[in-house]
Amino acid sequence: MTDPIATATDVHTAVGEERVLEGVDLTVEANELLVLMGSNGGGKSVLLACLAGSHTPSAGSVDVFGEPATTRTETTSVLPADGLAIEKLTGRENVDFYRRLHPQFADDWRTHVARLGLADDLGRPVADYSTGMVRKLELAIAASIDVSLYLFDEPTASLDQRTIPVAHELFRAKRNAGTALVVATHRPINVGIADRIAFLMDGRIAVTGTPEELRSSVPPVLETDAANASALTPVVDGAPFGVGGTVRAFVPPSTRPT
Ligand SMILES: Nc1ncnc2c1ncn2[C@@H]1O[C@H](COP(=O)(O)OP(=O)(O)OP(=O)(O)O)[C@@H](O)[C@H]1O
Repeated sequence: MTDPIATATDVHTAVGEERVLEGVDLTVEANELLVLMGSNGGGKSVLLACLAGSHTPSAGSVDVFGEPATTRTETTSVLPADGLAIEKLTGRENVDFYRRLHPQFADDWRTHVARLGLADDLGRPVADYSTGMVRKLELAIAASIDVSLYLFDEPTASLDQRTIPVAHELFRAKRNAGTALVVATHRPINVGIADRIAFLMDGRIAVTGTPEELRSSVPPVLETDAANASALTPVVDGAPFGVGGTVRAFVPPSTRPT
């Protein structure tokens, strides 16, 4: 087995006074698309920043190819949740800006732009783009940097249903070419493409596994109306919960509804 591309070991971080990560352990392998999930404000972006080497943990270590991430930033391409595209520039000028900035910027940016359906808009100022168009441009730019580790924060935000499969194809192509991708997302549509999912909870990685492993570890949900709530026994993982006029509960797999 080859060494992981990135390893986070017992990572603690504080943003201002607030403790965010409190002992994160995570590895990212080559040929892997790792989907990172967790609640709002849980620290996914902070963890991506640690992997990118732009945020230094207060304790623990983050290594990329066996060296501190802060010294290996040339091996990483980051797509932040927002703020990559420069509004005053046209799409094409944005591409040129990032091409000058990154020595590893590859010529396949044209392919990414075309596949994402943005080729005809490159001459327009980004200030005139829709939110989804900005995201397409940012994704094309981040994907054009030829590196071993891609860190994408909600890369499909605002993308329409026709474009999301294009983005997924792009991720798969990167993964199949031997790179690693970490995709932070809330969107269930992105979960299906994961090789592995990691859940960040209470400052730690609470669980990791393939989508199949995680699906089979979650007990089924049974739903009934309030009058029949007593049928929801035995209940696992806490009490039944009300949703509108119905009551739902996690139940043992043996009572899985047909
Ligand atoms: N620049 C900043 N200044 C102050 N606090 C910050 C900053 N960046 C992040 N934080 C805090 O760090 C915590 C983790 O934020 P982070 O953006 O990593 O969460 P997230 O899991 O990516 O959330 P979301 O799902 O909403 O995108 C939050 O409580 C947030 O308030």
